Amino acid sequence: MGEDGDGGGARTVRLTKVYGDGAMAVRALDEVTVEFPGGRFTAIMGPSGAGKSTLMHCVAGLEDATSGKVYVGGQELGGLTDRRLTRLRRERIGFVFQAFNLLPTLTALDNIVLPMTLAGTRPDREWLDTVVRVLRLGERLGHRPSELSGGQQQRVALARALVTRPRIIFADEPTGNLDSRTGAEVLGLLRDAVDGLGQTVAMVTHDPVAAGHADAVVFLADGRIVDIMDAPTPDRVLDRMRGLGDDLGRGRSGSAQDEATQGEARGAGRDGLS
Ligand SMILES: Nc1ncnc2c1ncn2[C@@H]1O[C@H](COP(=O)(O)OP(=O)(O)OP(=O)(O)O)[C@@H](O)[C@H]1O
Repeated sequence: MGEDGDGGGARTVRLTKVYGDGAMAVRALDEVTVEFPGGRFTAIMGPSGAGKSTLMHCVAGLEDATSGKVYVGGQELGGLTDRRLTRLRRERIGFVFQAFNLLPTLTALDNIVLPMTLAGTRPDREWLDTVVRVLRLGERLGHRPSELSGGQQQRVALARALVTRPRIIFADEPTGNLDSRTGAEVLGLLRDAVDGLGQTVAMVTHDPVAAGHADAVVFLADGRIVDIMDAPTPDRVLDRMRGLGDDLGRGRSGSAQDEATQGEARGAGRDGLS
């Protein structure tokens, strides 16, 4: 659907990312070739340390690849100057990351419209109202991040990503801090963004129920793609993750998942790196 002939999606070709060097080198991504097709909702899953966040950061142009290529909407990121990369990120990409990256001195509303303020454009009032209503932020718009709960900060970050209607949204555990009802609404909003607006969503999650909202799930392990599942259901996703010997699907990311995995809970710690 894009004028770029690449459907507004993103893809990688033999993307490799190595952190550090010598004996300390960590191969976070090892020749990953994957597509996040335009107008589709793709979930990314895999054990802790599999490279999920690294993949998102590289595809979103926030980190350089060590080797290989990344294309967003047909544009190869490696060929861009910093300035053009910044512009592409601002104009085409919405981010919701685990660190919410909200500016502490701005109110929730100012944080939400910040991308537009930076770009010198104005938000579509009706869409802004819809996003604020669905994310139940109406009462909180005048508050600063420090006056908001983790879940509220998450919703502000999500609103900021949605409000510009970017072609592609990268979300790193967007429901991780939310209660199950708000989590389900957020997933519904991402689904609507895909179905109603033709946006592209790539979402890292540990939650099989969240992944069940996607059109496909990409499974990563040890920096490699090990499987791709179309039309995922929570049960099939959970089975596949168990097959990866994973510690996930168990108490990692909140109540939506607990509904699917009752009896499985056995908390798993984060390594705090992502
Ligand atoms: N900045 C960094 N410097 C060094 N190593 C890193 C860095 N970021 C990530 N890594 C390492 O790269 C590997 C992949 O990390 P990444 O955060 O992408 O995994 P993940 O699948 O997102 O994990 P999680 O589910 O725990 O968030 C891990 O071994 C991690 O320790």
